[in-house]
This record gives sequence, structure tokens and C-alpha cells, in this order.
Amino acid sequence: MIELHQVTKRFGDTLAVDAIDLCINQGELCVLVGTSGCGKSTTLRMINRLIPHTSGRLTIEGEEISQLDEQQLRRRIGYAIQSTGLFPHWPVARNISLVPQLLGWPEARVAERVKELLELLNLPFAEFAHKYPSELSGGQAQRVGVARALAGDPDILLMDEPFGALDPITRESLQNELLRIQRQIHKTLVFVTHDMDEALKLASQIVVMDQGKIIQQASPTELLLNPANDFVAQLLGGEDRGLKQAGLLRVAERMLPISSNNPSLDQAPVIQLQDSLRQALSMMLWHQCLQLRVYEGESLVGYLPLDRIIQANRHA
Ligand SMILES: Nc1ncnc2c1ncn2[C@@H]1O[C@H](COP(=O)(O)OP(=O)(O)OP(=O)(O)O)[C@@H](O)[C@H]1O
Repeated sequence: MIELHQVTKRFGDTLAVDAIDLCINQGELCVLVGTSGCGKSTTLRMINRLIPHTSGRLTIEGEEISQLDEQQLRRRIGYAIQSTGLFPHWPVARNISLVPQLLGWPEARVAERVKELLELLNLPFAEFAHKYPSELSGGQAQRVGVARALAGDPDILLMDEPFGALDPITRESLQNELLRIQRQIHKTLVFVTHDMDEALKLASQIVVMDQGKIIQQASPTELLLNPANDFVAQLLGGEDRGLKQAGLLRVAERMLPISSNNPSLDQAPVIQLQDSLRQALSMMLWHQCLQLRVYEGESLVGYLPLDRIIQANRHA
């Protein structure tokens, strides 16, 4: 668990982070979001002591980080950034093996780890291990950056706008990969972005910051349902909020059981149980219909009328 109690950071006269309290549980994917200059990156970098905090208490598993050996602390924390920070004259495998080598792992274990991570990040070893960073696309370089951050098997992974420079399609595919990886490795992730859609998609907890303060900490659904103030509501996209919320809720949560007196259902298009209400809405608009049949794999399990989607956005 990472805990911040009244943590403050001053750069001269600038109060970058203003007495924040924050608790990030083990296995959480916590996303810090807010407008430029609100203190997100500073907060992130205080966690691995790249920036020392000016005052307050910042603990990892109950230990105040300013009391810990700096090297030991960094071993427990992976760090991935937008520009990847890969060494340009080293091939991919050597870039990834840097931290395990610094940790003194035996050579065979380091080689095994590099293979394992390339596989985890969907980069075939034979194709990528010997390439140089200049021979990679932006998305591939970013995957290598994430692999490198995970190499020493840290408990915590800090990510500072890691997908910020990528085109929307690559970005979305890397977001999906991150969610898949997190389901597998279950680390504590702290992720910085200024993109609320990215935050809503990835986070188990969202921390909204403004002018060095935390304005709200909540799950994506709680945030969409109860934004703390107008600033948060604006960040959530004003009237687009309903659609964003429909993107988070699953068909399974709003469908109804099949009823025998619904003959028009036979003609209705099919959606899967795990799809989002936003996908359902989009399908209804496309097919100009008011209900969908809901399938789980090959089996019909229920139906979803339009009014259940509209109600979902009021009462979810
Ligand atoms: N090394 C530094 N020296 C002086 N001021 C700094 C330093 N680093 C950050 N600041 C200031 O602290 C404040 C918070 O910066 P920070 O980088 O944490 O914001 P951010 O929310 O991550 O912004 P962005 O999304 O633009 O990266 C800003 O006013 C910034 O100018």
C-alpha cells in the first residue's frame, strides 16, 4: 500500500503539490488525472523519490520512503515514461535486462526474464530481441519501455503519460494490453494522464487533481455518477458524461429475462452479455431498433430494451 499524508512539494515559490492525502491499495490501477501543471507528475515522482517531498509523510508498506535506501526503493518500483528513455545504442534485449543485471540476477534468469517479458508484451523474441530502438515503431518502443519497467519484478509500476505520443489506434491497443497485463501480474500501478477517457478506461481508482490539490478520488463509475464539483464535471466532458457512463456499464447489468410475449424480439440484432451499454446504443442507432437480443457465447440469455439503457444512466 502506498500512503501519502499531507504531502507537499515546493519548488522555490511554486507550490506544486499542496498537502495531499492519498491511499493506493495493493493491486490497484490508480490514475492521476488533471489539467497541465496540476501536480500529477510531481506526485508520481515523489513516490520513487525522483523528487523528494518537502513535507508530510509518504510511506510504502508503512515505511517512510525518505528513510529507505534509495536503490532498494527503486528496485521495488518500475518507472515508464512517454519518451521511453531506451538506450539508443543497445538492442531491445539489453535494454530490458539492465535492471535485473543491476540486481545481480544470474545470467540464465535474466535471459529467461527478457523472453518472458517480450512474450507478455506481444513482441516475438526472434523478431525483436536484437533490434535497436530506432528500428521500432512508437508503439513497439513503448512496449519495450513497459517491459523494461517490469524487468526487475517490482511491486509497484509508475507510468507517466506512457501512451501520450501515440496515434489513437496504437494507443487504444496498448491500453487494452495494459489491462490484460494487469489482470495477469496484478501489480500496484500509478498512471498519470491528462486524458479523462484514458483514465475512465484504465482506472480502478481515479484521482482528480487541480492546482496541487486532490479534488476527488473515486472509481470511474462513482466519478461519473457524482462528480464533486463543476471542474470535475467539465473534465468528464459535460453532457457527454452519459455516453461515457454507458461505456463503463455492461449489457449484463441492465438486460431483462426473455419473455414469451415479445414476438418482435426474433428480428432483433444480437449483442453479447459482456459488451458495453454504449456498444448496445450504437447498435440500436445503426439498426434503427429499440431492443437487442443478448447472447452469452452461442446461447440466448435475455434482451435489452432502449429504456433500460436510459434508466441505467440515471440510476446505475
Ligand atoms: N523541477 C521543477 N522546478 C520548478 N518548478 C517545477 C518543477 N517541476 C514542476 N514544477 C512546477 O510544478 C507544478 C506542477 O508540475 P507537474 O509537472 O507536476 O504538473 P503535471 O500535472 O504533471 O503537468 P503536465 O501534464 O503538463 O506534465 C507546475 O507549476 C510546474 O511548473
